[in-house]
Amino acid sequence: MYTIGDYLLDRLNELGVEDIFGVPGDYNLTFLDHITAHPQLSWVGNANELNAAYAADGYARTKGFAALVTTFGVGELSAINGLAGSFAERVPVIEIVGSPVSTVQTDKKLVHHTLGDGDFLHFEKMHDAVTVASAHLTIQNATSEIDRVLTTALSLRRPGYINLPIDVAAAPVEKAQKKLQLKVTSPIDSTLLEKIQTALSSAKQPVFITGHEIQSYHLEDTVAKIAAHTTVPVAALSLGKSSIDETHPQFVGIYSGALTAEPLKTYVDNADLVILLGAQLTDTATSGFSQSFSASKIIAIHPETTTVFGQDYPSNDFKELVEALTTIDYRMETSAALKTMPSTKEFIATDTLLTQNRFWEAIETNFKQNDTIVAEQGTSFFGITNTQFKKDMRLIGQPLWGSIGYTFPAALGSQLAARSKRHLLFIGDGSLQLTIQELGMALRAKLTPLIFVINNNGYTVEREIHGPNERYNDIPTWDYAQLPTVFGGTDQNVATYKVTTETELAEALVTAQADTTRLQWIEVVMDQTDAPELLKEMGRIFAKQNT
Ligand SMILES: Cc1ncc(Cc2c([C@@H](C)O)sc(CCOP(=O)(O)OP(=O)(O)O)c2C)c(N)n1
Ligand SMILES: [Mg+2]
Repeated sequence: MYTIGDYLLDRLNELGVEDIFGVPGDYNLTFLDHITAHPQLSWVGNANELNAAYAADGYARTKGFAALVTTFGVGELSAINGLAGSFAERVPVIEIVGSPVSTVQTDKKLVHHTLGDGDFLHFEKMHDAVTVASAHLTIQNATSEIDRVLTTALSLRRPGYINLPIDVAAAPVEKAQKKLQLKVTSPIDSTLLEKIQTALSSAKQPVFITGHEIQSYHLEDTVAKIAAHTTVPVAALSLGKSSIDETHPQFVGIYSGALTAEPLKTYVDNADLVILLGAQLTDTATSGFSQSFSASKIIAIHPETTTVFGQDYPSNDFKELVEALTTIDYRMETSAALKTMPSTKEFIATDTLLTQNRFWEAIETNFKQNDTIVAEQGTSFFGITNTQFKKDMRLIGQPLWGSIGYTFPAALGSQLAARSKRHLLFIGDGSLQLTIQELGMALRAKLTPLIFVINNNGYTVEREIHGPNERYNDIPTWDYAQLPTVFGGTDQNVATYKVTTETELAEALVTAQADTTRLQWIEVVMDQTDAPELLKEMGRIFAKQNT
């Protein structure tokens, strides 16, 4: 019998989902039977629902859409932090919450996984702030509500929430006769395009700044076309690194406000036109809002609205508007020599203890075209920010929401979505301790990322902000090289390394990169007071911002 549960799964598969994350619970078990029976879907059991939400986020950033299944109350409230991160950073993830039989809910029965008050709506209400669409399914509304939540989540690139009672999931329904109708877009406001054209035509020193919303809508190639067509320099925010290919001739580096390298900093801060393409000027991206260009010079193009010198033009289709810029009539008379990214020089290892600067120099010389880099908040993200990517490389990080531990499951989710792509994860010891359980899923799924665990004895990024020697920034000492064994590692599925010197790192990199059939687990020991220069500066800025 074809059920509402099958309808939901077919719609998810129609949107590209092939793996579903989550944790079983008695309110979703019979629905999970339909996942395991589905010919195009695989069940990815996670160690907990927070990791499931993080993994779904990483999967969606690579595959375009993702779904996780949780159980009512206890499961969904573990996942909610992950959904909040997907909301903040515009990643379309659908959470399906298995809930008690409809009559149990309408009769307000005091069942397990409730607050014991007979109210079954608390938890979906708690999701309102972190979802763009949510539904409590009934037999009558199921198919239309499923279509509404999925298409809204996809068009706005934000999470959706579906409460799926056991009996509703199991109810018979007709198969969908037509494909999902994705949001129909209205034509671009012609006055808006004229305004942008006029502004550009009179600009002598324009600049594009791209951000993470370009990545959410997979418009990186379109941005490259705009750059080639206009020859206007394109900088990227760290919250959006790789939103333009960093080998593009017009790419001029990462703009980070006052901490931007010259001559890019002066060029941008004195630009007479700044066109933000899906770029949000957040505190981490602008080093504490230290950009010096005037707000009156900004045209900001975002998914829900575009602002031209302070005037809002809502509800123009983001993808169509960005694509319209590939034919705008403008070419720079002279392209300023702005390339600030260091050229990738050769790394000559010495037998000295590793420092952050030398670590990132070594890593940068080992990048390969098409790599996916995943960098955790902490010294990892600040270390990767100004490295020079090779062609078609992309970065996954969470510098806006910044929930540490996110990148480990996210890297695994992303590699599940694209097993052929090489994935390198950089994660601090502190962050790893929050989501390490997912190593079991990685080994069971035979994933093969290269994982660099930066062991610097605790929370270095926090030490840079406040309390450098305080106990609260220390963490229990783990034997990181032993962890794979604990989580199911064998000689067949994992290789582990522990490096403290440049030479040991160089040797480990050669061996690890040649071994493409196993997960590579590389513990990198560095001093707790050592941090990338960008982080040291940012730490001072955050300390001031938090007073
Ligand atoms: C879920 C969660 N809890 C707490 C924090 C605060 C926090 C950071 C805020 C600033 O985002 S960075 C950080 C420590 C990271 O330590 P690490 O992973 O060992 O990194 P490093 O390489 O810097 O030692 C914490 C605890 C957070 N961001 N997310
Ligand atoms: Mg650390």
